[in-house]
Amino acid sequence: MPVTIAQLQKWKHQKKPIAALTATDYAIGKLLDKAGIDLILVGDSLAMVALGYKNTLPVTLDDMIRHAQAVGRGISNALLIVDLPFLSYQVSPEQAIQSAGRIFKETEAKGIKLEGGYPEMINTIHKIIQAGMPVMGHLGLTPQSVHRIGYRVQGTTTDAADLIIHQAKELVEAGIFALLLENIPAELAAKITELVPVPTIGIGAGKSCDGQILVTHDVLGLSDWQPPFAHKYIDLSSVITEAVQQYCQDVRQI
Ligand SMILES: Nc1nc(=O)c2c([nH]1)NC[C@@H]1CN(c3ccc(C(=O)N[C@@H](CCC(=O)O)C(=O)O)cc3)CN21
Ligand SMILES: CC(C)C(=O)C(=O)O
Ligand SMILES: [Mg+2]
Repeated sequence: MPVTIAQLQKWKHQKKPIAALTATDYAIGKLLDKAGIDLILVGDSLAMVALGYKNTLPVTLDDMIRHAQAVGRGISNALLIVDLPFLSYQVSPEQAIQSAGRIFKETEAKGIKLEGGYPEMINTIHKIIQAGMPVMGHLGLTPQSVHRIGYRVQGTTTDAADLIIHQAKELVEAGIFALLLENIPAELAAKITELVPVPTIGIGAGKSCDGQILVTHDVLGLSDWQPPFAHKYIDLSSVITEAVQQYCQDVRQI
């Protein structure tokens, strides 16, 4: 049975941790799905790990749709969620509904994710949900704001922590089905996880979240660099380099 949004909700209450990873293409999506991952995010981090950009800002809605379609073709069990990229939803609620709608019309996505919890974004998210599209919130480190906030840990002062808690409540009011918490203190993530009725998915946010997500290229050792919170489970860069060197040697020996 494919994972559903309703199931995520149930797992929070049963305290069954949700295992999530990002995917960028058909091959990776298929492997993650077969390995038993619960949720696959086509994250805008693909700008960096798949397209080689310096940050997530350059990736377009067309890029996201192309990659989401490819991932969708490879999965049969995991819940597919897609990031809305920078400037495809910040301009106006109308723009956001159009962009979100394209994701649902053109891919197999079951939900989308948007960064931010400031008043205008709460209003936008409310409208997208009213239009029938499930939204995952994203608070803490929001990489589309890199030029304003960098990649630092967020919510470290009392005021900053209180603002994130306030925004989490507002997002829940707006109707989000889950909340991603990125690079915030573990205690703050634990508090939010207790406070909100929807599942929290953490990345660099401690062990108390209802689920965990990492960028798959970091987990597999395929990225140029990775955040301090990402655990490399295998160094595929070395594995691939050795295999290709072996191949080169074989070809040149003939
Ligand atoms: N490969 C990859 N993995 C990711 O997890 C990821 C991306 N790319 N791209 C989009 C965002 C950017 N992310 C990042 C990037 C850097 C840090 C990092 O180095 N944080 C340091 C402080 C850095 C600073 O002060 O500038 C930290 O201690 O949290 C954290 C998250 C998470 N996301
Ligand atoms: C939080 C993460 C996993 C994300 O948004 C991304 O990969 O783009
Ligand atoms: Mg993202």
